[in-house]
Amino acid sequence: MLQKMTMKDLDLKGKRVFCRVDFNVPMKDGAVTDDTRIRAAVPTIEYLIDNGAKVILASHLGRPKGEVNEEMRLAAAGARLSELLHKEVKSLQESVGETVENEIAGLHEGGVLLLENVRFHAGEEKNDEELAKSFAGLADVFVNDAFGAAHRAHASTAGIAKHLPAVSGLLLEKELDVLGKALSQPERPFTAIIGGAKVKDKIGVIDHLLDKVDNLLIGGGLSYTFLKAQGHEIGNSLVEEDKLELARTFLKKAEEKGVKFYLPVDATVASEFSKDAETKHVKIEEIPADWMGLDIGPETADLYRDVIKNSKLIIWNGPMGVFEMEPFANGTRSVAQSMAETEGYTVIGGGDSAAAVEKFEVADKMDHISTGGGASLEFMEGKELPGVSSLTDKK
Ligand SMILES: Nc1ncnc2c1ncn2[C@@H]1O[C@H](COP(=O)(O)OP(=O)(O)O)[C@@H](O)[C@H]1O
Ligand SMILES: O=C(OP(=O)(O)O)[C@H](O)COP(=O)(O)O
Repeated sequence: MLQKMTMKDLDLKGKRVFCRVDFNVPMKDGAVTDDTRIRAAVPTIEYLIDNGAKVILASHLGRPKGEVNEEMRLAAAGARLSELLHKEVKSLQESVGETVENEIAGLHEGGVLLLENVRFHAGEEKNDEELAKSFAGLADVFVNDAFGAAHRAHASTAGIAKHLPAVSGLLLEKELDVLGKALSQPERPFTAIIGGAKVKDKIGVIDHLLDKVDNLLIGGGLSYTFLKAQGHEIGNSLVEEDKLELARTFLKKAEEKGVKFYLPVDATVASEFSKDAETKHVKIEEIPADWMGLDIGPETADLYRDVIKNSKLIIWNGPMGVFEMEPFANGTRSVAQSMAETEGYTVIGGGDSAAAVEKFEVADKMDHISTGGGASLEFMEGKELPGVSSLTDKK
C-alpha cells in the first residue's frame, strides 16, 4: 500500500492543480507516433476534470538540455490529448511566467492547460529551487502522475512537492501497486526474464531479483557475459569483461538461494552485426570463434516457454535478441507469445520489452505494461523513487 496521499484524499473543487504527467512520447515529423503514455494519463486528467479542478498539465519531452528546441514542443501531445478527452486542451509556449499566470487566471473549473516542455529550463533537471517554487506558485495542489519520470529528482517531479500538498495520480498509484505487490507478495513460482544489451545496467536488478524469484531467465546480449564466466567460447558476442567476476558471484548467489538460473542453451549466431549477415543456429558450446550470438535459439525459446507457462507471476525486462532486425527477432517473439499464453500474471517492465509486445501484437494479452522503463528498473532494484518519496505522507 502506498503510504502517500492520493488525489482522493483532497477536495479538488475550484483548486488549481499542477499535474505532472509523462508525455515523453515518440515523435516523427512533428506527430506523435505512439500515444500510450498520453492514454495512460487520461483517467487522472478525467478525474481532475470531473472533480472541478483547474488542470495545469506539465511534462518533459526528450532531452533538450535546458534550451528551447522547436522539435521538442508539447503542442502535438496536447492535440492528441484533446482528441482523447473530446475537450479543448490549450498548449502554451512557456511553463512559467506572466503569460502562463494569465492563462491560469482565466482557467475555469474542469478546464485543461498544457504547459510547454519543462526541460526548456535548465533548472528542471538540476532540481533548481527557484524553478520549483515558480511551478508551485502556479497552483494550490501538486499531483504527480509521471511514473516514467519518477526516478528523476527534477524541479517538476520532486522539487515542487516541497511547496504544495503533493499527492499521487491514478497511474502512479497503479504502477506502484502492481510492481510493489509483485515484488513484496509474489505468487509463486515467480519468474523474472532479463535481457537487453548491458550487464552493467541490469546488475542492481539481477542482484535484487535473486532475493525474490524462483526462476531467472537470462537472454539478450547480457547472457554472453554469464556464458563466458562459465567458461564458454562466445566468439565475437557482446561481453563486459570487467563484469565476469560479478557474473560468477550472481551464479553462486543463485545456487545458494535455490534460484534456478537459466542461460541460453542454443543461439542464432551471425557473421556480423547486420540484418543481411550470414546466420546459423548452434548449440551454446559451439559458437564459432569469429561469429556473434544475436538471439536465443529455438531450444532455449522452448525451455523458457515451459518455465513461463508454469509460473504464476512473470516479470519481463529486456529483449532476448536484436529484435529490431528480423533474423534475430524470433527469440523475443517467442517469449512475447509465451507471455501471452501463460495463465500467470504478466508484467512488462517498460522500455524495449514494451515495444516488443506491441510489435508482436500481444500487448493486450499482458496484465500490466509499465509506462516507465528506467523507473520500473529502479523500482525493481529496490531503489527509492524521488517522484514518490517526495509526496506528502498519508496521515
Ligand atoms: N545478443 C545481443 N547482442 C547485441 N545486442 C543485443 C543482443 N540482444 C539484444 N540486444 C539489444 O539490446 C537492446 C536493448 O538493451 P537494453 O537497453 O539493455 O534493454 P531495455 O531497453 O529493455 O532495458 C536492443 O536494442 C537489442 O537490439
Ligand atoms: O522515457 C523515459 O524513460 P524510459 O525510456 O526509461 O522509460 C522517461 O520519460 C524519462 O526520460 P529521461 O530518461 O530523459 O529522464
